[in-house]
Amino acid sequence: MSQQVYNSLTRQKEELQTLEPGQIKMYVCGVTVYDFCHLGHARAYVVWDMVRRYLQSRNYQVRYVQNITDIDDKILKRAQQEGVTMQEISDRYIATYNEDMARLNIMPADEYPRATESIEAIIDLIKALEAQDYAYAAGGDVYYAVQKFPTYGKLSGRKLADMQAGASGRVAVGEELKRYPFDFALWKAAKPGEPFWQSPWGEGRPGWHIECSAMVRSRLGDQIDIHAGGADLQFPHHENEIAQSEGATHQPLARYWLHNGFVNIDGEKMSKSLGNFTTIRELLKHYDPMAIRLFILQSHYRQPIDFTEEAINAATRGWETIRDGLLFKHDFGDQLGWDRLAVALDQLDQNLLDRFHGAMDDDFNTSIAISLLFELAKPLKAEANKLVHSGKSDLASAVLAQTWQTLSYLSDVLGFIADPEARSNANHSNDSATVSDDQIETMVQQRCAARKAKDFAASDRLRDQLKELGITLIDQPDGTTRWHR
Ligand SMILES: Nc1ncnc2c1ncn2[C@@H]1O[C@H](COP(=O)(O)OP(=O)(O)OP(=O)(O)O)[C@@H](O)[C@H]1O
Ligand SMILES: [Zn+2]
Repeated sequence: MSQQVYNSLTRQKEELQTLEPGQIKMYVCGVTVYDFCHLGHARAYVVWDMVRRYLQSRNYQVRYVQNITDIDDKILKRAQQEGVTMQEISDRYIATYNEDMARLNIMPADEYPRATESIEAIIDLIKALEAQDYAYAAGGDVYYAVQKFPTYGKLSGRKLADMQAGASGRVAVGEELKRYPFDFALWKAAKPGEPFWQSPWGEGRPGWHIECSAMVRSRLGDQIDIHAGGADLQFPHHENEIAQSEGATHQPLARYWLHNGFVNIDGEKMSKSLGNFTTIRELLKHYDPMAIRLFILQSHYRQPIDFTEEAINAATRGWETIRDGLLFKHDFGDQLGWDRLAVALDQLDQNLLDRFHGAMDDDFNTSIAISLLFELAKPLKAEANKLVHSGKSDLASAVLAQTWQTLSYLSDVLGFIADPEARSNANHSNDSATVSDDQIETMVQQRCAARKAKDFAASDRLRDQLKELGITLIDQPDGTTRWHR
């Protein structure tokens, strides 16, 4: 089967056909950086990391861009409360975001453009919209005139007429600068004491939706393959992105719009605003990061997940089974004479590999994919017991070897890593000594990316964080970095 993806735009599964053969341009809406990330954020980024890894495993070259919203009322409010600059707040929470995501083994994006670094692209796009009458300036603000965009509502299925009827009397009240109640701000005039940028409409700052349209365009081009984010972004954020980008370019912004379901608590979305959230770092004090990853990927990405302690405990037990399977070579390799055994695609159990591909090609069905990991890990666990107790296994070494190779390959595609040290310290999983080599490698890569992007503040911060973890970095003349504990 070819790769099928559920496209929110057409409300059906479609065959993935990329703009350029073998290449995927993928944009994911990133976090607004004013607080620690919670399990809902973890879900979003684990899911898109899984999609990226799987497509890469199928030989697509994926270019993955994820923005950072570092201009926002909530960041501003937090900065004012603490008496610091907006940048101090965003830098702090970008750093904590990077740490949390590295622990969950989420690959760093190819680029993390920030709103504050994209002002020129944003202004250019607003100018293009204004020139084509999609936007109008009013008292230092600039608004998008949604009635000018005939297909407004095509992603969310909302029609302006229905929205207006639904809003009844309330639509008359609102910002009187707008010509129409559902017009939205592209640019906001500066209020006293707020940070601002110069623009053709005076001093001000960009609205939220325009930043993504501008960053997609400046980093990936007028058209991309996959645009992704949480289901809450479908309206208004992604609807508005479509209106902005397609108004300016007259081309479809993205071929496929993918949305992840929520992590819920008692049936309600986990969210900062509702205050019903558990931060990733709090969870990591009690649970293995890979158990959290498993908890997330056990469900299909579009289904809701209910967060309960029992469910995460069950995922922890599940992870222990997979982890022990992955560590089978580490534990018994010497005994079985496996010193030269590696993971090679052509040596895997082809039947299992086919079933894995079948599940993942069908809109990334990780529930089935993970059931296959258990199918492989369970016999390894049973044989491990026999090896420990009687020194012998019932299965031939070659069969065990193939089971282990297949499990290792499939787990790697889904982003699971097993660390023997983390296992022995399982009860102290937030102890810095248990940070795995892979997690350190991810942070080192993030630092290299920051240096390349000349983001020295970020690169210094990562160096400091690594230092705190007892890691020494050695920058090489050729631009690479080596590290040791
Ligand atoms: N409970 C959740 N389940 C799944 N995804 C979520 C959840 N909460 C937020 N997300 C996703 O995380 C990404 C980043 O969200 P953003 O920084 O805008 O969070 P937010 O909306 O400010 O958070 P909150 O909803 O907690 O106030 C978005 O794609 C969003 O859809
Ligand atoms: Zn966005």
